[in-house]
Order: sequence, then structure tokens, then C-alpha cells
Amino acid sequence: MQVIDPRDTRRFKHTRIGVWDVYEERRAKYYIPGSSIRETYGKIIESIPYVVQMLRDVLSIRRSWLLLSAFFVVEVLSSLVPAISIWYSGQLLRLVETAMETRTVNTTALIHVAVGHLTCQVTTRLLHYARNTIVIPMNISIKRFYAERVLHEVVRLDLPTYEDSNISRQFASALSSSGSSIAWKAIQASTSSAMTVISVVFQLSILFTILWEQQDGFLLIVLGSSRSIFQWYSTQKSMARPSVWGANTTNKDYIRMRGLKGLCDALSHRKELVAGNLGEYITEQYHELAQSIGDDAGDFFDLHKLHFMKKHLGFMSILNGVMHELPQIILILRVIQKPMTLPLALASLYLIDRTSSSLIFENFSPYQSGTLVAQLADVRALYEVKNVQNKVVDGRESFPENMQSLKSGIPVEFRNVSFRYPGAEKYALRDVSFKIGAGQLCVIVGTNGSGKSTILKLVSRIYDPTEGTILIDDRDIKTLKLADLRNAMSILFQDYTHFPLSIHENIALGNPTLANDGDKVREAARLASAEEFIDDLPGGFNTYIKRVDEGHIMDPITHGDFIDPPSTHSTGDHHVTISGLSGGQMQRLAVSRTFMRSFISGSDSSVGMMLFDEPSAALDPKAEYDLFDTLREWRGEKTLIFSTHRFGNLTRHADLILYLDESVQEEGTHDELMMKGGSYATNWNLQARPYM
Ligand SMILES: Nc1ncnc2c1ncn2[C@@H]1O[C@H](COP(=O)(O)OP(=O)(O)OP(=O)(O)O)[C@@H](O)[C@H]1O
Repeated sequence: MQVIDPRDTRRFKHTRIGVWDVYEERRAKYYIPGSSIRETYGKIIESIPYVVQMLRDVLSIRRSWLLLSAFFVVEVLSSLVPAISIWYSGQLLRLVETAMETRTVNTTALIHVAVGHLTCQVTTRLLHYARNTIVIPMNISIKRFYAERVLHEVVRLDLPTYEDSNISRQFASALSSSGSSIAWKAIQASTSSAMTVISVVFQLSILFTILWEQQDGFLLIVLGSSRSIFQWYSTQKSMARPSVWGANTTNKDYIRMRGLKGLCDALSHRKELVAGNLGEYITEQYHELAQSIGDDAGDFFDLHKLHFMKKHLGFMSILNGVMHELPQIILILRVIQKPMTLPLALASLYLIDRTSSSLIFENFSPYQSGTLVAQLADVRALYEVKNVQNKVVDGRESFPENMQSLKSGIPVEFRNVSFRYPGAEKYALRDVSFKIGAGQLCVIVGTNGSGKSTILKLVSRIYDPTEGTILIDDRDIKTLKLADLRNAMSILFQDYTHFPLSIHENIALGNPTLANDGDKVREAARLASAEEFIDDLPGGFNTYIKRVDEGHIMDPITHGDFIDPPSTHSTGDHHVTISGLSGGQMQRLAVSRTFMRSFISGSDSSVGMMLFDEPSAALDPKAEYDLFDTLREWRGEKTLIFSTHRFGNLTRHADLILYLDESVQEEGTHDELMMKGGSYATNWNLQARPYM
């Protein structure tokens, strides 16, 4: 993955386009005539092992042998037809010549030429059709094949790796599923390049044979071919892009303007926009900002296009026009000298026009899907994602040594642990040490941002400590196999999310081994007080909370907008989609998922530790009471660690309370800490006062 360092001016050129700062790598990666050919071929050679692997993979897809062979046959035929057509044009030229000399027309030959021309046209259309019937199914199969592979690569990434913007960009470019698949584009680009060579060689040799015998033949050949070569050259030049480039803006007004637009566009802000009467304010502010920035405030791609166009409107495009007219001028001069040669001149001109436009087409076609080198580089990127290493390195030791040891919970110890989030300057935790015994109930309290959630993320190895050691069952957490560790615990995050799946699956994913067990899912929901409201939903447990892109509709106004899911699935009780649930209902669902993991598998349960981050924040008092009542029953059997702001229900029963503020400030039971009269006692009294 390339990283752009704007300070590296030797490598990156800076251009200001409107409000945008554009950084382009000075050395171009793709082929530009005049640039190092060795470098270009070097890149192609580097990509060969990846391309070979890709071909092997593609050929392992069912029916792909057949489709690929058919595709190559069609491509070879398509590359020969233009040359055959030019050959017929040459025959026509000969007929005109003979007619002028003998004043007779060879009708049979004329019909022959006409039929030949027509056949070429029809064949071109048929080949085009045949190509589409091969290309589309091939593309669909290859895309499906790689979609599965990509899912496999994405799913294995841990949070710090996934959060890394360089890695996510690498994945985004390698795994882009829009349009054709990378593999298929590369196959097409390679074939297209090979066919271009065949086609150009054939066409030019036929043109050469035909025009060579004519008066000014050599000049016409040179002009005809150089016209297309020149046009190809200038197009390559204008289409070549540096391999690494990036654009950013630091314009405060523009960033604010985009922020205001984002506020209007996103559904998630609409509630506050409406309730806060923000419409008028936003319109005014947006207008003022737009006026002050002026035309510089454009979308990057629009401004870049404009900049690019101005840059390339120059000498080359004028010369291009001149080259286009030269054959005509020469032929006109010839006709002026010898008026009798007019028909021959017209036929020659027609021939030159045909050849050059067909040659130009041949040379442009690889660009429709990007250059060959670019496509091969993409294939390489596609295969290199599997080399991305996770930042949280897996341990080697199995855990636990025997399942029986989990039955009374798992002891946890922090030894001088400090932690800084990736990219953050400030420590979230500093020199934290504590010990939680097996089966104990520990409650972590503290102000906002004091590090409570961070402790839970470290215990579950979502992140690793920057300094210090965490011991699980007296063993360094880093030595344990990650899968085993996570099997042994159940965690409810503060910022839990629900998946775009049915409610049944949302709960069942807490314990995928029991995913098809409807009774267990229902039991988990009951324990979390969610069963009743789920049953009241239109589709019960089959209700979808949100769905990912369902259905398309094409009309002249919306052009492929999505159909609103509820309108397409409002019948029956399967896959009914609802647009929302209350905050408390959402939380009950999240708790159900956690219960599914830890309780439902009963004696088979491998869970010895449960972590809850603010599990009752959105619950009503009754639901909160029931939840903690259920959880307390598991004390002595599972280690329970809670992070919470609500002291009352939990802390009084806790074996250990940690009062946190970057590090552990106070530690003990409720009674001990109340006696101490420190921050815990102050906060307890603050919460209790309204009820006294
Ligand atoms: N992903 C992150 N990247 C960078 N900093 C983070 C990240 N998550 C949390 N922090 C910072 O780490 C510190 C501790 O955050 P943490 O979420 O652990 O606090 P908390 O005690 O759980 O807070 P709250 O009571 O508000 O939930 C805070 O200063 C927070 O801003």
C-alpha cells in the first residue's frame, strides 16, 4: 500500500486545483510513450505470478474453460474482420482504377466486393453479440467467485487492522466489486492488447499492399498510418495517470460547507434538523460559504477534469487536426494536377479514413477498461490482501486446559497496564493494576472517558496493551489462542450494533452453533425481557430491523433507486422489515444476543467470563432490575465484569469495585469505599440524594 507524504517533494508533485491540494507521484506507473519501457515491462513481469494464480482460480470455476475458449475465438475473429474489410476496400479501389483505364465495370467483381463488405459488417455485429453472451455470464461467475474469497479475507481482520486507513484503502481498491471484477478486467485487457497487435499488423500490411502501387502511395501510407499512430500517442499521453495520487482539502469554509450538506443529507440527522428548526440557518450559512469560496468550491473530480482539459488543450491537439487533414490536401493537389484521378482519389481517401478510424478504435479499446499494466497491478493488489497481517497477533496455547476449570469462572489480572489507542497521543489507561478472582462480580465505575470500556476491550483482546501484561487464568493473554479466548467469554459492548439480518439471527449470532435452534433463541430473548415485544412485531422473530440493498426500480426520475423494502415485503410473516425499535428494545435485543452465548448452551457452555459495558443504559428500572437479578445468579460460576455509571443495583453486590480515572483511583467493596469517603462515596451520594 502506497502512502502519500506531501513533504516528500522529490517523489510527489503538488498542484492546487480549486480548494484541493493534489499530490501526484512524479514517476508514472503506467506506460507513457517516452517513459521507461523497461520499468513498464518490469511491472508486467512482477505481476505474472499473480496473473498465473488468477488464471488458475478462474479456470477452477465451473464452465469457465468453455466460456474462456469461446471468448478467445471470438476475440481473434473480431480482430481479423477489420483487416478483411480493408482488403475488400482495396479491391474496390482496384475496380475504380480498372474502370478508369478500361471504361468498363466488372460487375461480378463489384458484387463480390459488395457482398464481402456486407458480410464483414454482419459478422462484426454477430461477433459483438456472441461476445456479450460470453462476457456477461463469465463476469457474473468470476465476480461471485471473488466475492466469496474477499469475504473470507475481510472477515479475518481484527479491529485495529480494519481501522487502519491505509489497510482499509488497500482493501477498498483491491476488493471493489463495482462493474466488472478485477480478474475479468485483467483478462479482457490482456486479450485486448494481444488482439490489438494482431489487428494492427494485419490492417497496416493490407493498407501497405493496396496503396504501395498507387501514385503517391508511399506518402499516403505514411500519412494514413502516422495519423492513427499520432492520435493513439496523444490519447495515451492524456489518459496516463500517475500510479499514486491523492487529493485533500484544508479549506475550512469548504469543509464546513460539506459538513452542512452532510447534515442535510443523512437520515440520522433529520430528527435534530427538524426539531431544531435548522433548515433556514443551514441554507443561509451554505449560501454565504458558497459565495465566499466561489468557483473553487467544486467537487474534486469536476475541477480536476477541467484542469486536465485546459492542460491538454495545446499544441498536440492542433497538430492532431492538421494530421487529420493532410491526406485530403495531398489528394486534392493530385486531382488539381490530373482531374481524371478524382474517383481514384476519393476511393483512396475512403480507404485511409477507414483504416485509421479502425486502427484508432483498436488502440483505444484497451483504455475503455484501463491500461494493461493498471489491470495487472490491480490483480496483484487483489491477491496481496491475503498477506495483510492482523495487528493483534494470535497466541499458540489452547485455552482452557480443561473445560471443567471454566465452571467456576476465569480469574483476570492487570499488571501495570497502559494503553493508547492507535494514532492517539493521550493514554486512555495508565499503569492500571488489579486482580479479579474466578467467579467474582467486578464493577468498574468512573467518569466519562475514564477508561472503563477500554478495560473490557483489552480483556477481550480487541486491542493489546501498549505497556504491561494481562493475565487470564494466570497466563499471559497474548500466549492464548484468540479463538479459544473469545469462546470463553461473552461481551456486550456499549456501542453494540444490530446486523442487517432477521431478529432471530441477530440473537442467534451470539452462539452460531445453536443458530437454528428457535427454542434457544426464544429463551435468550425471554431472559433479556425481549420476547414479548418481538412477538408483537409484524414478522415476530423473522422481522428484519434493516436490510441491505433490497430491490431496484428504474424510472426516468429516480434511475435505479431502491424500492422501499417494506412495500415489497409486506405480505406473510417472512422477512418483514421494520424501520426502527426503541432504544430500550434495541438494548434488550443486544442483551439477548449476549445471553444466547453464555446461558443457552447450558452445560455445554464454554463461557467462563461475561463482560458488560453499560448493559442497562437504555433500560427502564424494572428491566434493569430483572437483568441484574438474572446476572447475579451466575456469580460464583462465571466472572462478571461490568462497566457502568449506575451505581445502585450492582455495586452493592460487587466483590470488587474499581473507581477509574485513567488509572485505578479506589478499589474495594461498596462498604469499604463508602467508609473511605473518596470519589466513589461522593458519586454514590450524588446518585442516592434524589431518593432520600
Ligand atoms: N477508538 C478510539 N480512538 C481513540 N481514542 C479513544 C477511542 N475510544 C476511546 N478513546 C479515548 O480513550 C479514553 C477512554 O475511553 P473509554 O471509552 O474507555 O471511556 P469510558 O470510561 O468507557 O467512557 P464513558 O463513560 O463515556 O463510556 C477517552 O479519552 C476516549 O476519548
